Amino acid sequence: MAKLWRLSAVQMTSGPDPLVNLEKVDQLLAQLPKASQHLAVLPEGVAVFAGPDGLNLQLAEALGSGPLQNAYAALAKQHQLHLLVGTLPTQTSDPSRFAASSLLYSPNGELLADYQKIHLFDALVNDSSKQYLESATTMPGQKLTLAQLAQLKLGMLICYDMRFPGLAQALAAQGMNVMAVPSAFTTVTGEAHWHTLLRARAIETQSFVVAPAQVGTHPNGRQTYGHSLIIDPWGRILAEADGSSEMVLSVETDLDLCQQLAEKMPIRHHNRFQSEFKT
Ligand SMILES: O=C(O)CNC(=O)[C@H](CS)NC(=O)CCC(=O)C(=O)O
Repeated sequence: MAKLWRLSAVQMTSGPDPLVNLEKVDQLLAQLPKASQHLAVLPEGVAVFAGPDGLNLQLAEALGSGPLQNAYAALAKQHQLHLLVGTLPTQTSDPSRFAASSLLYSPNGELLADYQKIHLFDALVNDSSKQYLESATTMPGQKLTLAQLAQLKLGMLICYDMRFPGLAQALAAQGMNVMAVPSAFTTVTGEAHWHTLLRARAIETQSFVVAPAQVGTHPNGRQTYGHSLIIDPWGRILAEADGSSEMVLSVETDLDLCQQLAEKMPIRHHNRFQSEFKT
């Protein structure tokens, strides 16, 4: 039986002003076709990005309430879709660090699921930022999140998490058929790894991948790769954005393709590392 869902990705050049970012998201969501079952995913850092040190912490809200969360919940309702807010800063038990939270809203504006980025990007990259030290300001999450929306089982990852296939495998073992990977990849690492990593995650988990990205040059000079992607569980790229513009991607999908592929090649059942070789 067909399980039709529209999957959309929003590519943005977010900046430090949350109201400017919100206004852009509203305009980009307005470009999407209407559909009764529709998931739209916003990139990492969509709400606040490339600001001065401390801005995310200053704007961090208690999970479940606050002006930013209310505004994104209202956008989900206004545009009548399931909306995954790539990340938005939320408060943690440590007053000096925020959590990078992905928040899933229903078309009624209810908060259905939250996920805090587990793997933090502490890396040397040969670009203008030179060193990334996300762990200095961000507290890592501790729990996996698989949200269920009727037949859509949404595994939530964020950006750098995509480099850790164990996370995607654990979500696949719980029945995932769509993986969201909101991102803000660097241009240097994006050119080298972005398509390959995301196609591999789709193929090995037999899931659709929706990966919206930050793009272009941000107010602080940081450069992000763009090339937002929607990929099917056979690894085919269904839609790809460019490396320079704010834009939306949207495709109608049949989630039953995951099941059809799994019947022909049941890799989740063949996987001996879940049981026999578990340490
Ligand atoms: O800092 C913010 O405001 C939002 N967060 C990010 O942009 C994060 C941490 S710096 N970016 C990544 O994880 C890029 C990963 C990457 O590029 C790779 O894995 O190669």
